[in-house]
Amino acid sequence: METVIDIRGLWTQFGDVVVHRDLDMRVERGEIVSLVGGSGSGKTTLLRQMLGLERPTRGHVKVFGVDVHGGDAESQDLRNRWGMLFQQGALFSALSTFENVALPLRELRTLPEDLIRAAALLKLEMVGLTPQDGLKMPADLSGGMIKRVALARALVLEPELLFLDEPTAGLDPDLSESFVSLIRTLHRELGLTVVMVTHDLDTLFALSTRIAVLADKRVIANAPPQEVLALDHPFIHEFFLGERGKRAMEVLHNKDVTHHGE
Ligand SMILES: Nc1ncnc2c1ncn2[C@@H]1O[C@H](COP(=O)(O)OP(=O)(O)OP(=O)(O)O)[C@@H](O)[C@H]1O
Repeated sequence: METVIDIRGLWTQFGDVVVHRDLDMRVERGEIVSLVGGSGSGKTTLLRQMLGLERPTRGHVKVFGVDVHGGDAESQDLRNRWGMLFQQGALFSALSTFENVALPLRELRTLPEDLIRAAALLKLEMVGLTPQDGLKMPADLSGGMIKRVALARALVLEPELLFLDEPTAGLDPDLSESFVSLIRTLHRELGLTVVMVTHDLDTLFALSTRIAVLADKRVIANAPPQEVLALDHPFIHEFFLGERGKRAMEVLHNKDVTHHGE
């Protein structure tokens, strides 16, 4: 197995507050890892540290074997090897859908216009949008379409690694389900490794090959869903086995039944 993300001995401290205490976490190629944890447990901070946007107090974060905080050309190049889908989409409102998707390609400053056009249109198609959708402005898009455009943009540099922050937040159940199935298809077809933060149990169980649990300031488990559910820890009880967890558990169970039947 190839380790894509390797976090070791990571500490994060804001003043007197310790958020991560000697945290270790690894992500292997091809996995879909969901990071879960209570409010304020440091999920967003950890995701930002993986992206090199925030520096831990101590410890290292390596992606594809390169220190993301190295500050050298190699750690800069990493940014072209991953894509990030931000929670609100983070589209540029003054740019058309097509130009939003094309932007990372333009920023490379090396590609001819016809290649940029072809690549951006292909990515729009990949997420189920038409060239006509490409002419629309972000303000004219539905919530589901914004997510798709943001996903097309995250994939335009053909990354091996995709980060998702609350990918289905704000979508109604139908849209959420179709977005989940799009992510699943792309994961399979593009051979992506995916790391996501989500509170949504349906999304979590529909996609995760592993669940990483952030509790007690560390990653206390990083294992397939069934294994994580079997752990005896107050956070896991509260998060998965409370009222809201029951429906999602049924989804997981049904998924298992389907798999066995295949
Ligand atoms: N720049 C900062 N300065 C001071 N404290 C911070 C900073 N960033 C985060 N924190 C604190 O670190 C802790 C972890 O925050 P973080 O946003 O990573 O948690 P989270 O698990 O993503 O929470 P939520 O699920 O509520 O979004 C919180 O207590 C937060 O107040």
